[in-house]
Amino acid sequence: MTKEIPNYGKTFALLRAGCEVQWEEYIEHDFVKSLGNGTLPQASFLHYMVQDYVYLVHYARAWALGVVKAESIEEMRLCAATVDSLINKEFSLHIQTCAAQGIEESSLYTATEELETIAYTRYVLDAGLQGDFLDLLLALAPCAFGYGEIGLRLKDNVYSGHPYEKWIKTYSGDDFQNVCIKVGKLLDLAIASRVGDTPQNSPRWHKMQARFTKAAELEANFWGMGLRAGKQ
Ligand SMILES: Cc1ncc(C[n+]2csc(CCO)c2C)c(N)n1
Repeated sequence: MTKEIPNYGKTFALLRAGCEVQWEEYIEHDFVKSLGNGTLPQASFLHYMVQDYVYLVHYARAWALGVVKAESIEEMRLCAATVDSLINKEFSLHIQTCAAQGIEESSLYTATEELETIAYTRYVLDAGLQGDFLDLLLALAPCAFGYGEIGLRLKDNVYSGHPYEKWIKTYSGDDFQNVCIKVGKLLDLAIASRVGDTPQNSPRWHKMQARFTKAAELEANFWGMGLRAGKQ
């Protein structure tokens, strides 16, 4: 298993190092470990997938808020493209997985939200409503980077007939890894143009790190919701 830290840019490296404990609780969660070795109960996975669909709906709304809060045409374009790709492409893993279990997309959209889903998605949206483009981006970023790192760690675990092969291949694949690299570049540029080349020396850094760390904690909490479902 590769434990190398992926290169998603300079800011990712700084932020990740600034919350190592919370980051490990996110990417090395028992949900992730059991998904990786194929022992995760199917009920847990399905419950997580339904909630994750709801999560993605709000996540797309948050990227749409990025269009509103952007301060350059490049930032606007990247946010608009992400909204398009989330709404029109990224749901396919969830739709297919749930359809195979007899759950239709219309019922995914109206699924009752778990508290963990509400907490995480509304935290991200509020970061953008209350703050500026950077606040929003820092709350959005752990979602992409964490899944990218998890995908790379789990990809060698896949064996023939692995129950979660599709999930692992989605997040370890080139398409998704390129999304992480693109988000990393957007974050580096957005930070450099607002707080300079040594953001860790900015008076804003503490709050910036706190945004990122909180989103990582909310990711770990989201996995916990999935595990709990399998035990009910
Ligand atoms: C709770 C939760 N966190 C992260 C992801 C991963 N993810 C969601 S959208 C997207 C594309 C990035 O713009 C990625 C990587 C997820 N599915 N669910």
